[in-house]
Amino acid sequence: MRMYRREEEVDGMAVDPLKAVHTVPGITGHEVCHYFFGPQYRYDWETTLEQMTVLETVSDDTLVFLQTHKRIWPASQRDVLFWSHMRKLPNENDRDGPDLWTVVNNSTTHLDYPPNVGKCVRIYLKVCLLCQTRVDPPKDGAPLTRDNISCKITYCSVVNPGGWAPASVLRAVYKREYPKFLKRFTAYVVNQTKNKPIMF
Ligand SMILES: O=S(=O)(CCO)c1ccc(-c2ccc(C3CCCC3)c([C@@H]3C[C@@H]3c3ccccn3)c2)cc1
Repeated sequence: MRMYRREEEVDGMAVDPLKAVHTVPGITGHEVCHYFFGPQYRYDWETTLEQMTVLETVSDDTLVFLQTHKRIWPASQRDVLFWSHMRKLPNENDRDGPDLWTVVNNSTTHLDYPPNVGKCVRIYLKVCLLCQTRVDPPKDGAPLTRDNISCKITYCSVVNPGGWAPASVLRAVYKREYPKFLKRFTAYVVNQTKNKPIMF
């Protein structure tokens, strides 16, 4: 996994944009996005999650979430309200190749859930998960198995922590939590899919 961060501050708060690139054998981009987008799986892999509610089902590929995350000392507890959209993208570079898949999470507002009215500080985020499946067909024309596929995952995020917290503390949280989060999530997808038919 390669991780790239740029140190940026908005109103004195660290909002460091992050890009992580991670290639995982044995899974497809559709499978990665399916398990990242699906609310029914999130408590399985998102261990910093305390509560998650689907506020709105806009369509089968677009949901509005309200999430409360566990407090990460010494920062106060956070919540986040965002729309999440999953879609397939045509492979412009290889029309015969597998499609790309993406999930975008973007902070939004909701009249019934104004920010910062309870114990939580509202964070604001933009997240893009872009997945490119690679197929290396078996030489002898044998059927395709999970040994012949891999997925290049590009995860980009900008998280505005909402309320002030020392930049040094936030950067330590970012540095510790993101690699754990991405490794845990991808290991979850490998485990969920290993005995299932490949979902392209
Ligand atoms: O990709 S997602 O959309 C997946 C859906 O859940 C998503 C990812 C990350 C967050 C998130 C929420 C709060 C916090 C912090 C901010 C100050 C104190 C808590 C963090 C910091 C960056 C660290 C972090 C990174 C990764 C995972 C958990 N923690 C991240 C929310 C959503």
